[in-house]
Amino acid sequence: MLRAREVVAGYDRGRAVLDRVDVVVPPGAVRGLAGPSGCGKSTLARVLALLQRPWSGTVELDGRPVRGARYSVPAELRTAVGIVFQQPRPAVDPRMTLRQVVSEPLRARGIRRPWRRVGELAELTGLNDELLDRMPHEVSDGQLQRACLARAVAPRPRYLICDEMTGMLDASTTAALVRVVGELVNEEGTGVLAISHDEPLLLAWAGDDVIRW
Ligand SMILES: Nc1ncnc2c1ncn2[C@@H]1O[C@H](COP(=O)(O)OP(=O)(O)OP(=O)(O)O)[C@@H](O)[C@H]1O
Repeated sequence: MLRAREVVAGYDRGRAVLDRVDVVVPPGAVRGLAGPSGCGKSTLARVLALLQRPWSGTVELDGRPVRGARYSVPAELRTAVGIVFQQPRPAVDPRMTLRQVVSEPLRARGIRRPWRRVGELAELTGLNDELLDRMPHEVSDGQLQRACLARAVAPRPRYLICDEMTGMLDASTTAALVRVVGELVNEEGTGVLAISHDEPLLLAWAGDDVIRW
């Protein structure tokens, strides 16, 4: 499981956003997280994705405490947790094609010709060859978010954090991406933390397994 244990984190010293937070994300299931704006959900997402170092407390990955954040975390642990943000545009390099966006984490792991995996990911997320060859400014937010999801799951992370992943998408793209994540949970045993304001969506995604702050 992926666990935040007694996590204290924030930005301005003396004012913690997360104060001794304990959250568990089990493998092979979707756990929801809901709460008012500004309560710290995205901060928790970044801490669990090993992007932000907590002031105190630990993140545990399958029982192993992880020290540090970003590049101070060993590569095999860093790629164990994927994250998809609400807004895809600031999350991609505007000079890359979608194909380059999706293959980036595979190349970073030394895979020089990742095309077969990119093809699988494109099929999984509903991107075709023509879309993969476009630049971010030539696709819709929904198409770009499909690429961001494909990129997040490319290295087969054991856990995936979806931070308002569908917050700016239409109903049919939302349903498609939720279905993709469901397949990863059922077929690859991925553990998912789904953060959303959208109660009906959380119900469909996580049933009654929703943490409410
Ligand atoms: N980079 C930052 N620097 C300083 N303060 C920040 C930063 N990011 C977030 N905060 C503050 O931390 C608090 C929690 O923000 P966070 O984004 O984690 O909340 P949230 O629950 O995800 O909100 P929302 O539902 O609106 O996305 C807020 O008061 C916010 O202003």
